[in-house]
Amino acid sequence: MNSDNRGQNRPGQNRGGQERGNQSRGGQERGGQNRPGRGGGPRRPSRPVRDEARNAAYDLMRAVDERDAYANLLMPTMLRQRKITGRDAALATELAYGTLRGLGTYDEIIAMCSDRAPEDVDPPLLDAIRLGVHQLLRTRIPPHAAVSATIDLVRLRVGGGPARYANAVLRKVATRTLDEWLPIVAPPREDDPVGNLAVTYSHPGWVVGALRDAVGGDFDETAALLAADNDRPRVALVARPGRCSLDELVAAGAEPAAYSPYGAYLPEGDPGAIVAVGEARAAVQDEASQLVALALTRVPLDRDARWLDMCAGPGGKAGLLDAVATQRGAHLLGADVQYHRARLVWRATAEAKVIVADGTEPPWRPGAFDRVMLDAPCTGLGALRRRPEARWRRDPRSIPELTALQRRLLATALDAVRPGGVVAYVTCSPHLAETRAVVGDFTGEGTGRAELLDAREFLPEVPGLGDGPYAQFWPHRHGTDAMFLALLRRR
Ligand SMILES: C[S@@+](CC[C@H](N)C(=O)[O-])C[C@H]1O[C@@H](n2cnc3c(N)ncnc32)[C@H](O)[C@@H]1O
Repeated sequence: MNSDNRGQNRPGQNRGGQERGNQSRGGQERGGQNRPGRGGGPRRPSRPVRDEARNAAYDLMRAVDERDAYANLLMPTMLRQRKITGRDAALATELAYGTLRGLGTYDEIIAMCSDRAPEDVDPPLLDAIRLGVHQLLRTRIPPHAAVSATIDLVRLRVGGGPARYANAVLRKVATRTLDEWLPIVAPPREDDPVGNLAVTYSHPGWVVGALRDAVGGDFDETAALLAADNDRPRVALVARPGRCSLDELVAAGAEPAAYSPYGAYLPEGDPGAIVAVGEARAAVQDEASQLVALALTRVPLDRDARWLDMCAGPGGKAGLLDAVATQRGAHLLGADVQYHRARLVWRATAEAKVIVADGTEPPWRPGAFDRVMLDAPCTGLGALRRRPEARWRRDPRSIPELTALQRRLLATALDAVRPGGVVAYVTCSPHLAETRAVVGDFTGEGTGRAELLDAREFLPEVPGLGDGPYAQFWPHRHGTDAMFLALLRRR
């Protein structure tokens, strides 16, 4: 109650006229139900309208906050269960994903428009306000509709008192465009370049710093990368060779990819509805994921019979490696430490043997394989486009533990491959601590365990992979995840 009063008294205070004007517009939207009280007294609020798309977006945000739900997994289920389809489904998805991505920026703006810091606002109310801010600043929804729909949502889901606070905040937010807000809420680039990019592109500061280091320190390029993280990725498909042709995917509506000989992009529609995808002859797979797997298969070897994918779940790369191995008469072993992920590898492959195994305590004998894929567990900072909430979940304190695991796994990967054989070390993170620093421990002067190949030579169709000998993909350059590849030949 207290907080409602404070909210009511703040941002709207100086703009009473504007508020009344907007209220009456809101009333018109709902068919003029918002009639003045007897004798021209205060207006009685109309009954709030329940909007299924906004309710779904709101419920998704609450599930992300309360249950650590993965937005991209829960949203399709929620839409199906609620029978929300077509434009409403697209709106719910855009509102939820866009708000989750943008909330770093939105919270700074909300802080300017309220007497309470966002962390002091009740989380359910804050999520509803964030949804409203997203509609106001990043969609073409008319401002009066964005405000009135959000107020209805708050009245229905949070309460009448909080609705007054939300109304006051949103009306203040609506006084400026996003481009007008950014110079007000972001620290000046000259004083605090990382802070400026963090607020402008809605990423945690430590992520901005790590990505800036990974692109080589250039702030304009960092900005382009952060902007690309805020775009929804296109749906990329792979036609697993020998099992599906690119022509079959094109006939199903896809367009051939720029780089991967087996890749295609689906401009619209449900990839699950494509027959080849349903039969696991094709799959949804980022183009860089396809290419790093292909690079491993392209390194010439004198003997080439046994392949290992030692962190294979859920099976994207294993599905492609298995298809290529089968064409060549080689055999793939897929392993994952988690049983349910190993099952997914089994589903994604046709010929591979799949086991549940801890790659740090491997059951296979040393030197047993000619090619080894190590797609290591990592922070996932290269795939932030895919999981709208992921950037807020990652914790820099997890990095030492992850990099220790990555080193243990790379050591056993090099044990697993025979002398002269090749290991692909892959991360879907460009973080230098997870990429160059890990590989450097095994290839640096005096360590002697492996020779570092120039990975770019095995991806001749892809420009802009960096100065080598690693290959680094980027969302802003290649339209792919920021996938890192090092190719190590065991001495
Ligand atoms: C980045 S994902 C691999 C993605 C997979 N290669 C693909 O393309 O679909 C990392 C995987 O490593 C597995 N993993 C983590 N620690 C492991 C360990 N010690 N041994 C084997 N697998 C492990 C995780 O369960 C997870 O499935």
